[in-house]
Amino acid sequence: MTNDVITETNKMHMSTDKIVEQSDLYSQKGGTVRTPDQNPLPVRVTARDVKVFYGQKQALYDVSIDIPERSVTAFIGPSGCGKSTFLRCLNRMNDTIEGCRVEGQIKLDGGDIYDPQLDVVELRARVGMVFQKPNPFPKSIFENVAYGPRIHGLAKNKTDLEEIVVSSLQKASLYEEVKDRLHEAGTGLSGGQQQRLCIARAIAVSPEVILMDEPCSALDPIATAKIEELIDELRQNFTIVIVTHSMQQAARVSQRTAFFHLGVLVEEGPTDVIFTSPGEKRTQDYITGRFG
Ligand SMILES: Nc1ncnc2c1ncn2[C@@H]1O[C@H](COP(=O)(O)OP(=O)(O)OP(=O)(O)O)[C@@H](O)[C@H]1O
Repeated sequence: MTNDVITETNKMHMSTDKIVEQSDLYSQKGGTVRTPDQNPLPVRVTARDVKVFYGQKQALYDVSIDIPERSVTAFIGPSGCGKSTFLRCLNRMNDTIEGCRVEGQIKLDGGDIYDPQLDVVELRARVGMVFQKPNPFPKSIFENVAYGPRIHGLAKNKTDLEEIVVSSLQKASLYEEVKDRLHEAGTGLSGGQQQRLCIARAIAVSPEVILMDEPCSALDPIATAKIEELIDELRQNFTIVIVTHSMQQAARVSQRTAFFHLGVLVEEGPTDVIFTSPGEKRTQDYITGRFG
């Protein structure tokens, strides 16, 4: 992809009078095809030239992206392309993997999240994560949600804590189903309810960003539909990044989509553009099922 084509692609989807502020990304040279939003939202997370290595093996090559606030950004691409690796960079979960090394720069609200002075526990409260398989603690429903606010000192007293638990369960669309059994085990819930409990647990510490790594892959279609509905509601208040294998899911829940292939961010842009008129042949081939 030449820079000329990138410029043309951008022009095609840009009405300059509507672009409030042009991100430096759109003037960068490089391999990623980028289409800005017509009405861009403020950016919450910026990644620049992120490279990830597992030992000698490089898994990500110079990934640069802006993640806008109060919207859903989907990462798509074939298995092994580096979606989860990049997602884990955003709250330093890769720190927990031996031999994993991250280079480049990632900022949350302008602050470098790889600053050695930064408290990683605090970062992971600001950037929460929901995993592929629901993983409630072996504790009651109440305790699952109360744990985070308690360790982060977010509640002044018992009543305060109860309010946080109830409102988090409400925001995760779970409260009505569990209000009479808050002190029963979280692991006794259905898979879909457990995943909503994990979302309530993430919400309880008032994160700015919620990362979701294939949150529906262990769920049936009805539970999946509920989570997708929930994601759509949550974006009013949170910045959400979701890794998904399902292109239908990316199309349904996200406003922006980033397509990865072989460790490279090939293309990113508004979801409707990625799925209807992508600027790169590899994106087109992937979304039309030619590989992956
Ligand atoms: N802990 C690890 N140690 C060594 N290599 C790893 C590790 N995790 C991932 N990789 C490698 O990094 C590359 C990217 O993997 P990653 O899991 O990020 O891809 P992905 O796009 O999320 O894949 P999938 O859709 O299958 O989950 C792959 O080649 C993978 O084998």
